[in-house]
Amino acid sequence: MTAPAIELQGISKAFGPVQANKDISIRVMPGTIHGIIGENGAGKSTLMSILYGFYKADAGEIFINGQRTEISDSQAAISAGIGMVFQHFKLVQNFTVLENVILGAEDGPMLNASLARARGVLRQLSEEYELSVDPDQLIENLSVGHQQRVEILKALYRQADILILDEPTGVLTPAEADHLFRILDNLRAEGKTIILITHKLREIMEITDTVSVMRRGQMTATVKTRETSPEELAELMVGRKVLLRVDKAPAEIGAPVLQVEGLRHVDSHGVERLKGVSLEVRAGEILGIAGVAGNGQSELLEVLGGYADATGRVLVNGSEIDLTGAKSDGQSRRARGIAHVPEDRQTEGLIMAYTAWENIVFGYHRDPRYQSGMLMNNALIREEAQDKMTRYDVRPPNPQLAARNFSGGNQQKIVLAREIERDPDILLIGQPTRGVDIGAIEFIHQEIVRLRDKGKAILLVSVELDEILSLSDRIAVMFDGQIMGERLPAETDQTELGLLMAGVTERPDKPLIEAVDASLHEKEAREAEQHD
Ligand SMILES: Nc1ncnc2c1ncn2[C@@H]1O[C@H](COP(=O)(O)OP(=O)(O)OP(=O)(O)O)[C@@H](O)[C@H]1O
Repeated sequence: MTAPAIELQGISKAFGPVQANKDISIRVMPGTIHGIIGENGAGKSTLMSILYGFYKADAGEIFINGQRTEISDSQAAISAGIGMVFQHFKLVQNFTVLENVILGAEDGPMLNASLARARGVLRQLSEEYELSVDPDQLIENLSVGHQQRVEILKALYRQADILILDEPTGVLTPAEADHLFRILDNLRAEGKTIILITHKLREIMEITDTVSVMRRGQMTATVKTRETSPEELAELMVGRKVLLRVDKAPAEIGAPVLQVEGLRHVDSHGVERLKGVSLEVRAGEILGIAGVAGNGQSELLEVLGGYADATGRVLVNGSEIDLTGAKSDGQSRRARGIAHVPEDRQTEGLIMAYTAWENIVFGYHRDPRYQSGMLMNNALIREEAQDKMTRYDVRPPNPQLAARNFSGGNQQKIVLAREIERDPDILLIGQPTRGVDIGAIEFIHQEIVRLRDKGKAILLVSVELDEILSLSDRIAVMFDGQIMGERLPAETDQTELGLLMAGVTERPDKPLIEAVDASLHEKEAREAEQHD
């Protein structure tokens, strides 16, 4: 009988009082794609970090191809044939693809001979698995989807037989996600073993052979994918039935609250990121901006939220706001009724070393309610933080814990609780449910709709087309710093939006992925030219 590619036996790991993994056993057969799902904080990342040598388990054993293996650091993981593709890529931005791939894999300096050899291997791998990346491009000029392929190449170059992917499609267009799945399919056909962590049940159903479910630190079920359904998986994960679509009444739309005209922004490298964006969001309306990361949506939110300068005009409730200089800051925007959930919770949404209660008041601490003479009324702030954490089901609901010690999805809930609960006139919200489990997504979507139904204006930026289609009252698609078009959700579909997101405005007569790739390569070349 074939030995499992990976077998974990009795793995446990605690962080202080939190038992992140409890006596976990799992077998992953070679040449299969094994999905792992579970609520936020269930312990998925911890388990993968143990397998990759970032954490040492308190108890338990790891077997690779039947051999008991100690994985004390990531070097040992690589030697055991394990490669990991992280959510936050670990690439050196101002190095080329080729340099990144061989960085750390070669002993000694990068000699011309090793570069030439690596180039050959890279080309071969790239062709074999349809990865199609140019070895001489700088990483900073590549789209996120292409950067992810570099991460995969890096693992393959190090001869990984086992690949772990943590939420890999969060940053991709539908066509790119399909392409990634084709790559994974090819890898499986070559006998590679893949562990896929995702919150998206559609992906689990589409690509995996087997799926394991984690709950509160334990592995609670392992089922064959073809013998289960998204509904059953949702219930196994959350322990109750989950509404897999958004329930909302038709919008009652009022006057314009946010008006944006001809917004332009140039980044610190001289690249124009917003190229004359105009849009309007009215009271009681959710305007969804669909787009792949890196096409100006982040800059749009930053400019509107007061974190970046721009030219053009922005009106809030009919009066113009300053886009440059001292009045362009988050504090003054909050005073105008604008709340902002930034796309990147770790660098912009939270101060990771601060506690949850400090983070929940962050930006609103000057509110007179929190002042008590010369001092801050910390008892009140903590009490409110506790209350919000309970409402948003942040786990563990401990306001004293530092933000960095929460799992990704729970960090997101902390930022959302802070901004939504302020009851703003305008909510700017970037990737609200990135990394969030389906039970929590259901709740977050309800809260966004509740705010809309109170007559607030919501500007939603998301790369999740399901989310855009189900939440938005109107959809604008952004590509390369411009709005490519506006659509009503009932009059469009994933394919049309996906093409617009890649800058393709007409249905092409060649295969979709070729049209998308060609458009993305053109954009990369334009940016490389502007880059100083
Ligand atoms: N370094 C740490 N210190 C303290 N607690 C931690 C640390 N890392 C993780 N935890 C806790 O361990 C538990 C499991 O976290 P983990 O990140 O593994 O969850 P996850 O299933 O990957 O969640 P998500 O889907 O939100 O990414 C959580 O309760 C988390 O708060």
